[in-house]
Amino acid sequence: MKVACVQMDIAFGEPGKNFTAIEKYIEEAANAQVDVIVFPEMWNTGYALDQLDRLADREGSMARKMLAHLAKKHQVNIVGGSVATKRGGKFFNTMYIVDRTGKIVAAYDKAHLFKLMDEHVYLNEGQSMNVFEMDGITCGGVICYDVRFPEWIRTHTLNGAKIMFIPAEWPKQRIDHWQLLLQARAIENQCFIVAVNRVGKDPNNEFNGHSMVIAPWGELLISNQTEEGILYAELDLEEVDRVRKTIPVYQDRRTDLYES
Ligand SMILES: O=C(O)CCC(=O)C(=O)O
Repeated sequence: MKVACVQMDIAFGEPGKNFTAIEKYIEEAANAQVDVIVFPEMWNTGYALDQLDRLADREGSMARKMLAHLAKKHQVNIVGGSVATKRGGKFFNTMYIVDRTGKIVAAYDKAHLFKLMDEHVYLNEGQSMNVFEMDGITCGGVICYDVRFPEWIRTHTLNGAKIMFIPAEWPKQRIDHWQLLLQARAIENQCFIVAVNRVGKDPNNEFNGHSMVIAPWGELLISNQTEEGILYAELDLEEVDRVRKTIPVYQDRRTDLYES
């Protein structure tokens, strides 16, 4: 499976500009014959949380429509990072997954809200996990701060995920946590991690990319890139079963001693 990680800048509070950028990136990645294109977190608005009433995507309809149209046009899967959505008078940080036919196969609201960036003041928590099929492979998707909860990633891999997609807006000052946590999540769950972070600045933070693709044995297929652009990697999915056979951690779990 060939993946394209779109390590993009995000125009703060300007969905129009960001939609235009996303469209161009999809065209570029699709021309490189990839199987899936992955975007960062909150790419429509950035962290303009106090302007969400004006900016959030009503019912997620703009993002869903555009992603579905482009996925179908280019016959490519898209992990749509996440967008700020407004549904039933509430705001969410929502990830949409679209398959090659343009069908929305999953939608996920970020489960763990990040208080240090005031998410809990403006957003509502998601209530369910995010496991879906992509080209016959079981995958999962969580968002940014969710990665600090190993039990949440484990819940997805226990439900079959062999690849975890993780869009983020992870600030530069804690990028060492990002790298270590992601590598640990890949090794402990023996899965691929495809994690896409943004670059650029907003009024409160600086972001320096370091999008990562990590194999189940912990090898870094993409890491340490700080410039804006598309990063490509090839995943050998058989690697998941090989690693799980070599060190059978799923069989060796002591569920009589702990829950997950
Ligand atoms: O956990 C962190 O340090 C960063 C999390 C974050 O930026 C987010 O969830 O948006």
